[in-house]
Amino acid sequence: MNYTEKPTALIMIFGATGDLAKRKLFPSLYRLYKRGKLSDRYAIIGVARRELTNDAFQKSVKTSIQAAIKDCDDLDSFVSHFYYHSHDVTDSSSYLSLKTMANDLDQHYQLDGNRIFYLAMAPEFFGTIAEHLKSDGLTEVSGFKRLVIEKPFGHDLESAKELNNQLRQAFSEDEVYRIDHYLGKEMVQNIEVIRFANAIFEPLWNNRYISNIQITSSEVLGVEERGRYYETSGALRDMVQNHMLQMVALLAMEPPIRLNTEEIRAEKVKVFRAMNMLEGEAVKENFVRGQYGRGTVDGVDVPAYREEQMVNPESNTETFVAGKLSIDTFRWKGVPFYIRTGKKMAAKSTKIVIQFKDIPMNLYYQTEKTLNPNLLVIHIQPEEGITLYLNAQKAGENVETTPVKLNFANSGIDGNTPEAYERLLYDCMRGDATNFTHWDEVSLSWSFVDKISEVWENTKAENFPNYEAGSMGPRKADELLEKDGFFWWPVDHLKYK
Ligand SMILES: NC(=O)C1=CN([C@@H]2O[C@H](COP(=O)(O)OP(=O)(O)OC[C@H]3O[C@@H](n4cnc5c(N)ncnc54)[C@H](OP(=O)(O)O)[C@@H]3O)[C@@H](O)[C@H]2O)C=CC1
Ligand SMILES: O=C1O[C@H](COP(=O)(O)O)[C@@H](O)[C@H](O)[C@H]1O
Repeated sequence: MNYTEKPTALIMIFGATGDLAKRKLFPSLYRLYKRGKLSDRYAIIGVARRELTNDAFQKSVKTSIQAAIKDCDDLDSFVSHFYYHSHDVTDSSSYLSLKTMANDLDQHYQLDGNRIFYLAMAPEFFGTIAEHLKSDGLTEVSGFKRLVIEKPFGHDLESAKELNNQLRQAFSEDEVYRIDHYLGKEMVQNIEVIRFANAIFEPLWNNRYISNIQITSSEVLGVEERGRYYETSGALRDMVQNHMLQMVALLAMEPPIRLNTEEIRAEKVKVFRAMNMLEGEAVKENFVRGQYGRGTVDGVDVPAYREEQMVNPESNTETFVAGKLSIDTFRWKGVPFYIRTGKKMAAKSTKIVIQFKDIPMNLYYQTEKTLNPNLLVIHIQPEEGITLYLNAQKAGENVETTPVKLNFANSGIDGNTPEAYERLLYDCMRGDATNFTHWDEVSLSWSFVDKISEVWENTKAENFPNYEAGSMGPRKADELLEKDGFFWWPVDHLKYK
């Protein structure tokens, strides 16, 4: 593994005129450059069908960086390393000229034959591109070659296997970097540190002391222009199969024996293997699906999902999922992991709430009043930090308790934490695959999700739409916890009632 601080590489971005490249990849590369994390020996080739000169491409890269970052300087020098290759990826004849361009840039910038192929394109092209990269000799390099692949990685286990087999014809498993951008988020990466670097948490991190764990990732946005993709995906495939289950794995895994890619992944894989697979009736008991109807978001009336562009007016696609997961290990047996995610909800928020069990005897209230449970809240976004909710004595009162909060706000570098894509690009350039998903994780998470989609696809959701846009989802999602004696801690302010 190459852990050089300032890595050198040629990065080919397939889909370089697309939304992801403009909004995330170019600004992230620029931030790396500004933070001094790129060596001068780098070159970027943008690939897409439309005809563009290098100049026009460089201008569009500059514009997208300026749109994403205030006060950027040094842009001309940064974008002077960008080149463009107009090319339909399904057209076999264009790969040879791409290879010539890559070899020339390799020599010109002395890139040591290191290549990163970033597939920021619709997934149906992933396999074709990988095959051509090999058959047309673009992967014959003297340095490293790495393939970065965007989501979705397949539509179900079968299609994911097929895609994986295609990729593996050209790249070995350790050369494939499957992006899950949640793994690049500062506070998602912090889960391991909070757990494994604090003596006060790890001894409590089990079914003796934790009563339940709640992970919420709610969005205010709807499907926007992505109706076509979303209709075949839904919230289960779009968010649960990847981001939500990855967060579960990080919360539930055993401490790795070493902090390296292999050991961390091995522990995460064990969590996926221990997840109780739900089938048939168990899916109905433990998972709730929802679809938004009309409603009000930030004071504005918004249409129902079925009225969105490129959405079937009778769509059965879920825009919300809540579920209860069980992890059958010594550590976790009996502790429900509740997850919920959805579009057009009341708040944009990703939070993890770890609720601790009540103490065995309440010395402070002899009445119907109960002590508030201790909570550890990990704020993933928009705010980043942790809060620990404790009970303390109310000032001036005689053994009257009051909830207190210990807050840590993560303020990052210069108050500006690196973007998820910035970290992930840098990790990939350094050859650190820890925060990318291994095939074993992908296949196990698809096996879990496929069982749920099987049930949902075979039974029409009679009650859709079943939540109002601007709410926190359908009533049934609350009932899921109520029947276990819990409730969702409110994500907007997470205050005690
Ligand atoms: N946008 C986002 O926020 C996110 C996107 N993703 C994933 O990233 C990938 C890209 O998404 P996004 O950027 O939104 O998609 P866009 O539709 O915005 O961009 C697609 C890109 O592919 C190019 N393209 C399309 N067909 C061909 C072809 N036959 N040959 C060569 N180039 C082609 C297009 O350029 P041209 O028309 O000039 O050929 C364009 O540059 C997808 O897998 C998506 O799921 C994942 C997470 C978030
Ligand atoms: O992968 C995806 O994630 C986004 C949510 O990401 P976030 O970083 O804003 O929380 C989601 O909107 C999109 O549908 C999904 O494909």
